[in-house]
Amino acid sequence: MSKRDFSELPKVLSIAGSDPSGGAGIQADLKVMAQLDVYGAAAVTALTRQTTRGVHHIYALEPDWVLRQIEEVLYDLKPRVVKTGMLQSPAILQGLAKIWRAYQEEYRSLLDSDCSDNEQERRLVIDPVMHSGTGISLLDEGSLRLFREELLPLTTVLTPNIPEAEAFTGMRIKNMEDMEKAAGLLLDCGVQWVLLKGGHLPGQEEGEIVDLLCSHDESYAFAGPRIPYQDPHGTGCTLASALASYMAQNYSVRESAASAITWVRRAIEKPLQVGTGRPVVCQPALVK
Ligand SMILES: Nc1ncnc2c1ncn2[C@@H]1O[C@H](COP(=O)(O)OP(=O)(O)O)[C@@H](O)[C@H]1O
Ligand SMILES: Cc1ncc(COP(=O)(O)OP(=O)(O)O)c(N)n1
Repeated sequence: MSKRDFSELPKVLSIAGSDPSGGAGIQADLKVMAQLDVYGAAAVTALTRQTTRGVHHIYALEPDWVLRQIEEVLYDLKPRVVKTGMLQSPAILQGLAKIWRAYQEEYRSLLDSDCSDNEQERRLVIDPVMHSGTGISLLDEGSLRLFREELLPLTTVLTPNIPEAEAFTGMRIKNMEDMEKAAGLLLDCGVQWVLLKGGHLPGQEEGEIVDLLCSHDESYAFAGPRIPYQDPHGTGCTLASALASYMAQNYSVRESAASAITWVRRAIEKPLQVGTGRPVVCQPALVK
């Protein structure tokens, strides 16, 4: 049997809620990371009672306790990429921003000056989860302003879906032109890259689906055929985790987004009926 040096495996920390049905949240994130050959760690922000039929209840964890988990694991593992999902409360959002600023600062000063740029940079992928697919709110009221002011300026890649981009920008997004405008407004909030997912664009039940990736200097449209499907669970978590995993392997943001989108679309083609409700996408062994 060949031996691999697993201590060299790139590390990603997921900060997200728990979905006991395994289709979304930290459970999905860790499955994706394992499939994409990165070491996945997870700090839990909230426990949901959730099945493939929807979210039934949210048990919020004590914010200080959540923040201690994040801080302790960050400084122990020093993950190359941190990916966030359900952040749940204003206290967690605010605390995470503070921890991330300090981590970036300390990490920069610890590194030898001859380290490569890629090694120096620690990256934050934010999937701004606001609602579950069945419409239950996964972010406390009052968090939106804090999210915009505290966390967006620290974000390497933001991965909103259409309703999330609408909530941040206050504009209605009905077509590609609106998507470009909304992405511009999000970049103006200090985000380095926006990956605006087109799954929820109205009037596109058939035909193409487009995800838009933009920075201040670059813009790419990832178009593909819309797969007729029964609204599978976990697409957003799966995409953001795949993106974070590729970035941890030092692919560029553009390459990472392209690979992650291809990966999630393949998963959407083969959703799995694991329960009595929505099928799930996060069965990565089917994707390989
Ligand atoms: N019907 C579909 N066919 C192909 N790809 C899809 C479909 N629905 C969503 N996707 C892809 O899944 C990813 C998640 O998109 P979206 O459903 O918009 O986000 P979210 O799960 O956060 O609501 C995106 O890459 C999007 O292009
Ligand atoms: C704990 C938890 N986190 C996130 C979600 C949302 O999952 P997502 O993949 O964005 O979308 P849906 O599958 O819910 O449409 C969740 N449900 N639970």
